Formats: sequence, C-alpha cells, structure tokens
Amino acid sequence: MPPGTVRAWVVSVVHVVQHPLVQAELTGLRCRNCPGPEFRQRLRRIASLMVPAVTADFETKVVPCETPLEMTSGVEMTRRIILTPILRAGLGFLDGFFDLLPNAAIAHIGLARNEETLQPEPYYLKTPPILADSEVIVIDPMLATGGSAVEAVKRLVELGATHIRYACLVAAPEGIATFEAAWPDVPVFTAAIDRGLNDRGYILPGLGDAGDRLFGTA
Ligand SMILES: O=P(O)(O)OC[C@H]1O[C@H](OP(=O)(O)OP(=O)(O)O)[C@H](O)[C@@H]1O
Ligand SMILES: O=c1cc[nH]c(=O)[nH]1
Ligand SMILES: [Mg+2]
Repeated sequence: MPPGTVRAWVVSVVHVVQHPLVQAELTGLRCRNCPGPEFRQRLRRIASLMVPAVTADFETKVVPCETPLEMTSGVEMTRRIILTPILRAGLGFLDGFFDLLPNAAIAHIGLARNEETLQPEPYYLKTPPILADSEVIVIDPMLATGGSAVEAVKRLVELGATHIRYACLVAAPEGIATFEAAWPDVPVFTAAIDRGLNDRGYILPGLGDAGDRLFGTA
C-alpha cells in the first residue's frame, strides 16, 4: 500500500492526505478561536491542497499543442468533472476545488442532518446532466455517521454516475465503516481520521459544526 493510505476494516482503501501543509492548515482550523474569515480561508486552501491527491489517477488524453515556436503535444482531461458539494458545509470546500478545476460543472445536493435522528433530510438537488463517464467528486468537510455521504452518492448513482469519489476534511471511523459498507467501490479521501463520535453525532476531537462556523449560524 502506498504511504498515506489506511486499510479500513471493511474492504476498500481510504486515502489520508498527509501533506504537512494540509495538516498545518487543519490544526489551525480545529482551534476554537479560529475566526470565521480565517476558517473559510484555511478550508479553501486545504481543499486546493487536496486536489492533486484526489485527482491523481484521472485519465488524460494526448492532444496537439502549438507553442509560439513549433508544434508539440500535451494532455487534457479525458472526462468531464462534476464537483458535488453537500450543502451547506460542502460549499466551504468548493472554491478550493474549483480554483484548480475551473472547467468542472457543479451539482448541488442539499442535505440537513436531523439533530435527533442524525438522519440526512434532503432539501435540494440541482445537477448538470451526469454522463456515465463523468468524474464526480462529492465534497463535504465532515464525514460523521456517514449518512449524508451515503445518501449523496445514492442520489448521484440514481442520476447515472458511475465514476464517483468522495473527499472530506475530517472523518470518523464510524462514518468510514458505514460509507464503505454502502459504497465499497467509491474511494474516500480525507485529511484526518479522528477518534470517534460523541452521543450527539459530533466528531471528536473534530472541529465543531463546520456549517455553523462557516456561515456564522451558531
Ligand atoms: O456523516 P453525517 O452524520 O451525515 O454528518 C455529516 C454532515 O453533517 C454536516 O452537515 P449538516 O447536516 O449539519 O448541514 P450543514 O452543512 O447545513 O450545517 C456536515 O457538513 C455533513 O454534511
Ligand atoms: O462533527 C461534526 C459532525 C457533523 N457535522 C459537523 O459539522 N461536525
Ligand atoms: Mg451543520
């Protein structure tokens, strides 16, 4: 197994992005005193720093290219990329991905976790046409129980997606296990696997409520 990957206890592999810049940004984000503007900037930078790892195996095709001096060849991405933030907190991850993947289309999926049942409640869905060969990247900073991620992938599969990957910032072991049981073929990329969940479904040590910290709703 390459460095930075962890064999989760079910079947597939979770990629932990261990780059020092990612880990240092994450530490700053976790701090309770990190103010909103800094939280948003750090999240955006981490998202960009994670893009190379998340897209490392994307297919390219050879294309001709004319420099000011002569003809040569280069590459371009073979497949259309669709970034799929899970609202709301996924929006905090979106710009950092969009900065490096400016030709991506965006699918928005609105899911709110019910505070009592911890089940995701769908409230919005707007996607571009999803072709079977589109590369779909689901983004959300937090993988807690895994319910929201499982539901988002289900929606995308129903719409025809076949190449899906999931990227988050902080994952709980419980969420990874649930996600992998539901979608064993969907690779997971995260910057950290934390200790576990508290009795309200929050990740420990985590970073608190990502949506509230991003949008000042606490
Ligand atoms: O793995 P889970 O247990 O499903 O929890 C994770 C979800 O919870 C948070 O969203 P939330 O529902 O709080 O909505 P918000 O982003 O609007 O705050 C987070 O952004 C994830 O989408
Ligand atoms: O710790 C958690 C769990 C779910 N959603 C969050 O924003 N944080
Ligand atoms: Mg929230």
